[in-house]
Amino acid sequence: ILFQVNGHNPDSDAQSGKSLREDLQEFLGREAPLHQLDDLTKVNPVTLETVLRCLQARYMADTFYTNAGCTLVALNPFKPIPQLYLPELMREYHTAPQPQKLKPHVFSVGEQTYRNVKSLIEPVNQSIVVSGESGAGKTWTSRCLMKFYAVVAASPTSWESHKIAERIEQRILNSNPVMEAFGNACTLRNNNSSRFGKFIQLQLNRAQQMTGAAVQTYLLEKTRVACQASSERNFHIFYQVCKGASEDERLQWHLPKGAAFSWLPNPERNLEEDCFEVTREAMLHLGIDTPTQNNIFKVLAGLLHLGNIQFADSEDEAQPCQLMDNAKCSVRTSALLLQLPEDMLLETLRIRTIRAGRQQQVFRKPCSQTECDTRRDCVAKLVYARLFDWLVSVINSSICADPGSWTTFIGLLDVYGFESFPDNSLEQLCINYANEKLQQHFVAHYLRAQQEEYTVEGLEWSFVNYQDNQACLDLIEGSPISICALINEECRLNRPSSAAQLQTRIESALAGSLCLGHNKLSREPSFVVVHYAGPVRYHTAGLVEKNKDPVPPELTVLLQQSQDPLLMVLFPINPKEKTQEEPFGLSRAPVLTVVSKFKASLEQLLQVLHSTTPHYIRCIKPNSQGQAQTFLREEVLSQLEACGLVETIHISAAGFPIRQFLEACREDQTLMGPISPSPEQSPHSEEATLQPLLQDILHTLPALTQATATPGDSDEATPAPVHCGRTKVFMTDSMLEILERGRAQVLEQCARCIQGSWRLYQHRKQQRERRAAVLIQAAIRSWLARKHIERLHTAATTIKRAWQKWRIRMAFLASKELDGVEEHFSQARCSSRSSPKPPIQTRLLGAIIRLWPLGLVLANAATGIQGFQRKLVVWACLQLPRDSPRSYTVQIAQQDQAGVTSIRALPQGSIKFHYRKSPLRYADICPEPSPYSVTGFNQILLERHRLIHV
Ligand SMILES: Nc1ncnc2c1ncn2[C@@H]1O[C@H](COP(=O)(O)OP(=O)(O)OP(=O)(O)O)[C@@H](O)[C@H]1O
Repeated sequence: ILFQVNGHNPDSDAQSGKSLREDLQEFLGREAPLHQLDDLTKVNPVTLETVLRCLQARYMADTFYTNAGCTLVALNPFKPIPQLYLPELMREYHTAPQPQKLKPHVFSVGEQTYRNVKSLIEPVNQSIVVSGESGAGKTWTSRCLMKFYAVVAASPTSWESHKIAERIEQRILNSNPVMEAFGNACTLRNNNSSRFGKFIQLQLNRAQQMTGAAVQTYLLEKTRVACQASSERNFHIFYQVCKGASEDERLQWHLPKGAAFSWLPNPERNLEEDCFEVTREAMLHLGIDTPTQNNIFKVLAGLLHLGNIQFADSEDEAQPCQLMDNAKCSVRTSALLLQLPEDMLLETLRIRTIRAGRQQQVFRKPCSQTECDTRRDCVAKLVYARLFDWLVSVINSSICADPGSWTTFIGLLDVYGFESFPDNSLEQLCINYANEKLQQHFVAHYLRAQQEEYTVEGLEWSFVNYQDNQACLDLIEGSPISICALINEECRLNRPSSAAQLQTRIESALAGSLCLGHNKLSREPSFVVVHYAGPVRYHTAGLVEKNKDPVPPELTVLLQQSQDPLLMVLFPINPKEKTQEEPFGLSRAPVLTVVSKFKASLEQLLQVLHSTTPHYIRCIKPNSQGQAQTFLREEVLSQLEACGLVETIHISAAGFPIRQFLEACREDQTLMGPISPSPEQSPHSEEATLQPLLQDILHTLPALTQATATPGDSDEATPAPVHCGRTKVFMTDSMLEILERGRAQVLEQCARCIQGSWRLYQHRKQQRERRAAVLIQAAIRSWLARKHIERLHTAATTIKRAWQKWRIRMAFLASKELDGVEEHFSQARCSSRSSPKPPIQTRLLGAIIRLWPLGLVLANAATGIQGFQRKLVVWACLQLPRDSPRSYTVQIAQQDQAGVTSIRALPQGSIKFHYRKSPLRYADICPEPSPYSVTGFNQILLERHRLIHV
């Protein structure tokens, strides 16, 4: 083409082709690393185009998360990527020393937030704002974060507390399917679109364990119950009940297979969200038992039948509208299921009661067909909204921790994204108003506040332009005149006003606002608001009516008549209760309109957000068809513009997201160096002294500061990572990281030192104790040994003494007794002559001495007489007296050892006989007293030790 256009010759053509290829390669070569840029602040230069290219390159490389300074950009992959959300990966991010150094991920934001709860940087409570347009992945991201916290914030302390924490976490996770079933619906933009906003407060105790949660919901799109845009669906739960009910349940709830319900459009579309069992299971875990569940589903079936009640237009205004064919059956079934009196239901839907005059007289006026339809829809919306609120309160009572058991929280905000349809009404106005508020919070937190603070603190700063949406917010909510104020005023005045009148009123009252536009091409009355994300045209028709959200009191009275246990709870008969359901104009209290209630809850939410450190996740939808691997640049570009991402990147790249008061900074960093001012230093000189001291710290960490510098950047180009302002120290994330790391190192060293000293002290103490114990043990042992020896010695001495005494005594006795025997014997010899019969002992001794040898010879003869005869011989020889056998005993040897073995005197008195050796040898020898003599009872008179055959 080049050749044809320029008319070059082939040679130059070849050359230019080569250079073009080189250029292309160079271009592509530059393009290639784009997908490796984890942080959009590194894109050079930061423009919408380069940011878009980087995101596209990453999306095509299946990299869906990218940092944009303080924000995480999450591209919706529109395809399941299970490996990206594994529990192992969660733990990896949780245990990483620096999770921000890992690949950008929703877990890294989750972990950073979790760590901030423990850190010293105020405020301690954290919040994560997940924003993006419908279908961008907000709900998915919030679900991921909840799962992440369920894994990492589990209690590791004890098995019991771990079980409790697990149960709470499971309940928190179970709240998702229930809330999604009742609050999500299939829309044109998203099959699982959240039709309500939610703020989940994950409550943590001192040990950073999740002890409970609380859910706050915002602006449920209750009109969807009775009115669905074409190609959209009602809330998932209706389809779940109709498709998932068992045969029995179908019978009970009057839901025959294939039954058509006008409030159930597109039932043929099967979505993965239509899983009745999952919802039931989750409800059960949340403490909603099966009978209550059945009650809920019965009421929902009643609402579906209510939707089938169609009214025909009445020709006579004085007569109530007639019912269309089949509608009678629907009235009966609906009344049956809702346990309402059928007549009362029909009458309430068709006849309006008006109270007028001082007496509050009641007039009954038949309604037109449209009014009947509105009243029917109103019943359904009223029941569904209260049912939803009741479910949220049940969920909260099931997951909410005792106020004393938690100290900090992490808030997850998942609100509906910015909406702009061809036909926008009050719902879109509220949704976009909420998005404007959140955008302002973001701008205020990251853009405006930062820059203003730099000026106040005297930092040199080249300002980054950002889109401030204050003008738009003034237009919507400003005081005294704004769109909300005007709509509310219309409600308060309760005057009949047309859509065109409202448009004129808005346009004339707010003509000065730059953010108010007018679509001149539109025939319908409308006004245009130029939001930060783009202009949106709102129709004024029905705006005031929707804002009033009127509930005719007779409808509430009707529902209070229900005998259904659930409806009795939802609509208690409480005469004191005066809510916004009162007709407008009757109450003197300030009018509670939809907008005013929404504004109040939004302000409350923003107050909570302001008291926390916010973290932002911007979800981006790569295409509106929900297709994987499709990146539509225009669509993404408009989203990038809408969220002011480029400005965020600019400020994040150049700014100092971390700021600490000088005092706190000094306290924090004292550990790292001698930066405490001398006592005489004045507080005004703090700034001057802290600056060089901070530089000192930086010099002590050269390696780390080098690590923060981008390769190739010159010293001039890289801003100093730390600045000392008038009252605060400003630093980059990386600088804080360096300082924190340095502090961690110092703390670690200190901890080691303390541990070492403590161990040494413990060791020494143990040694001392051991030595003391050994000493005490030795002393006790020696004392015991001494005692023992003393006892033994005493015992031995006693024994010795006793023995000696005994021996002496024995010797004395022996000598005395022998002397006594001899004496006795000589006396006995003398007296034998005089007395006719001597005593037995004298006789015995005499016999022994005389016949001793013969007796023994006979008694010991191996042959000859045996047994009794031998005894007789012995007795005869020894002249033993047979009449007193008790005085002695004779033992005779056994058969083979013939002979007398011993003759023993029985205890009679003192008889003593001495022997030394064989009695045979010494039989003729007169026994002498001997020290070895034996005395006492059972004394041996004669004993043989050995058998000696004679
Ligand atoms: N990280 C992801 N991985 C896989 N699929 C995803 C991911 N994020 C989103 N999706 C897909 O995109 C769909 C829409 O996401 P989600 O419902 O979270 O959007 P949303 O921003 O909450 O929309 P709405 O504001 O309408 O509620 C999901 O149903 C899911 O199929």
